[in-house]
Amino acid sequence: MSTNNDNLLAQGRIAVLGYGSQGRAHALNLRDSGLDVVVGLRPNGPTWHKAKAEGFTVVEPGEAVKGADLVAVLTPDMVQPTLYKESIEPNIKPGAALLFAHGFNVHFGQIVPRKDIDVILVAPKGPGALVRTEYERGRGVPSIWAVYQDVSGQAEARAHAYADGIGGGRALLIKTDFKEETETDLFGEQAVLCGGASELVKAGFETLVEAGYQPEIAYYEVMHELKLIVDLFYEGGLTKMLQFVSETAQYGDYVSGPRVIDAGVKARMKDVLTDIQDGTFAKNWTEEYKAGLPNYKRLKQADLDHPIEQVGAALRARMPWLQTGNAPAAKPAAEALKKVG
Ligand SMILES: NC(=O)C1=CN([C@@H]2O[C@H](COP(=O)(O)OP(=O)(O)OC[C@H]3O[C@@H](n4cnc5c(N)ncnc54)[C@H](OP(=O)(O)O)[C@@H]3O)[C@@H](O)[C@H]2O)C=CC1
Ligand SMILES: CC[C@](O)(C(C)=O)C(=O)O
Repeated sequence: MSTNNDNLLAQGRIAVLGYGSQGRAHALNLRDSGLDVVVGLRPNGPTWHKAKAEGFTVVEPGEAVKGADLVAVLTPDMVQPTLYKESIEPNIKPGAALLFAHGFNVHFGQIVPRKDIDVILVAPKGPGALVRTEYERGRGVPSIWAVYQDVSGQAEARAHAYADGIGGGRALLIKTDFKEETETDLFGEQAVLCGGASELVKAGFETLVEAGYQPEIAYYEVMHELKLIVDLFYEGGLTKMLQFVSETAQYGDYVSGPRVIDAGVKARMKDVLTDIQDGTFAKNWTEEYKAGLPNYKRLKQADLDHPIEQVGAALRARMPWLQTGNAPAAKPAAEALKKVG
């Protein structure tokens, strides 16, 4: 792995709070970049042992923060305000940097950072597993960065040094601010990437199965093949996708795509964006979390129970070359089919 002793952060210590999707990837990449990393976690939580097994010094968050020159807050967003109040605010050194991978809590006023520290953001545009695997391949995930508060005069340089340490600097860095990062990230994940794409796929699957087609074929059409199309988008945008699909598929795209994603969809996307911008989403999400996540749990279970998940698990078990992650045990497709409609 590369060492990077020219990195501005090389002389100091970085505390990474959280060892989940982003935390683990950042901690490993920063360490492999030659930087001194300590991991801060609640004792004996599920990831405490994992971080220890992967060779990190692991201490409670407050201990990790003491003496750190940069504190990266990489726990779930909803636990960050309490973590800040209890472990960061009383312990962070004056002049140190507080770093986020998402601006939610600072932008919506759930965390009001002390005035004597830098507050910066480095948000990789991809999940943590990709941040790690791209780094291991000698590449990086494009990342956006921002400065909210600069007391040291080095906040921008620190954000760049951190982005270099996790590999983002090998890819592409784009300047943003906390407001833009927060609002666009929430919009993307709600309207298009997670929410929009999931609903599109489920609706497509249900339409085919309810019309009497085999669920296995429906799965391949609307979920499996979506990856192949998205890979073409990723590599070369609409242009590359249109180069690779058939002329018939292109004609169908032009005439039928707008029948499905019509002006009403864009109007509702604007409603979603308004709720994000005016704080309605943040308020609802915070209240939901404080109430113990009743709707979140119910809606998540409905997705996990959707027939496409049962059919998909059965098919993926027959495609061992795919990484299946923690896919649930497969139910027979016939049983799954009964649930549709
Ligand atoms: N997921 C992603 O790919 C992306 C996430 N982000 C942002 O990065 C940040 C981290 O998100 P993500 O990586 O998904 O988070 P995760 O849900 O993966 O974080 C889990 C980690 O946080 C720890 N944790 C949970 N609760 C606490 C607590 N009360 N005190 C201390 N540690 C705790 C867990 O420890 P334990 O083992 O004890 O449970 C675990 O190590 C968020 O701000 C998110 O918006 C930005 C870009 C992409
Ligand atoms: C798309 C989801 C994401 O916004 C991401 C991986 O960037 C997230 O917060 O997990």
